[in-house]
Amino acid sequence: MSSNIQSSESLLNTKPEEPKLVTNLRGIKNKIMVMSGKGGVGKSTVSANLAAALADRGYSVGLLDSDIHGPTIPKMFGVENEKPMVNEKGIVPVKVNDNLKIMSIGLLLDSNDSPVVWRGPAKMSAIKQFLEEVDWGVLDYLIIDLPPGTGDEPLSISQLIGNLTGAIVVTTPQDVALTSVRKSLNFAKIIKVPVIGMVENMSGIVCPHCDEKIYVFGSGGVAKAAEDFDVKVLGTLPIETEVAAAGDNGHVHIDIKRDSEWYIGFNKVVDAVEEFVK
Ligand SMILES: Nc1ncnc2c1ncn2[C@@H]1O[C@H](COP(=O)(O)OP(=O)(O)OP(=O)(O)O)[C@@H](O)[C@H]1O
Repeated sequence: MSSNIQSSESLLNTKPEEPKLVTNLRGIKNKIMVMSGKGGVGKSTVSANLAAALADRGYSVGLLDSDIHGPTIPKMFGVENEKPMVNEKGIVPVKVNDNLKIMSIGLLLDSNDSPVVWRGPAKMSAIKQFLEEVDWGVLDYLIIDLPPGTGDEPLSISQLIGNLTGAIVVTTPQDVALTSVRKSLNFAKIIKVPVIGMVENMSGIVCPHCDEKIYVFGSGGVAKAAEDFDVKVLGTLPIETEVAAAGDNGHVHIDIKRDSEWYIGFNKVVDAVEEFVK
């Protein structure tokens, strides 16, 4: 026990020559960004469930919602009305449970209805603050939920952090999503972040009456993109009404049936992430 405490403390010791951001993130073993080519494909749902599942498995996890204009993570965990405290070490992330803490611009706004009307430099400075001034402490995983696309935020985060463990790319199977996901995969290559794999979300729906699978958005395109870019498909997750309801009710992860196709598929994603970081 005492050796654990010692090693945690030594991880957090400040070295005078080190940039503040490097010192602040030094206690974090694995930094994983979750990206998507286009909005609405389930990137935040995957980020939130991944963070919660890793926390359930006993890891100490931080979840950074870096979507400045559309932060949804606080609502997904039902903590949208909590405000982060500030202590001598910095801004204290909001605790969801003993193993999971989150930070989001949504937690700092006066009201959930307030829009963030900021141009690039203000957004960048907020993101820098999340990395430099949030007291993340010692973590096994920091999951970073990026805004969709390949713009300023993903670029700044990858450049600021520098040593990201890897990226997960979420997509739905229709052509419009796949066109932009190929851009995300190329983006990861350019910024030299290893792609842990792709998650195919909303991949068909099981008819509740006859159990037949209906491929609402088509099928086969994600496997093809994975083959073209030589990356793995970590999981293929169906449309599941419980998943949408759990996010809306602030009970992400908790309210999803353990024997559902979505949950079983998602566990394979979590297994693959654990395996990758090993
Ligand atoms: N497999 C699924 N089955 C049913 N609903 C889903 C599934 N995945 C995500 N959703 C729902 O779809 C909506 C969009 O998901 P989410 O917010 O995670 O997307 P996103 O890619 O993060 O969007 P954006 O980046 O534009 O904010 C949410 O209401 C979410 O609950």
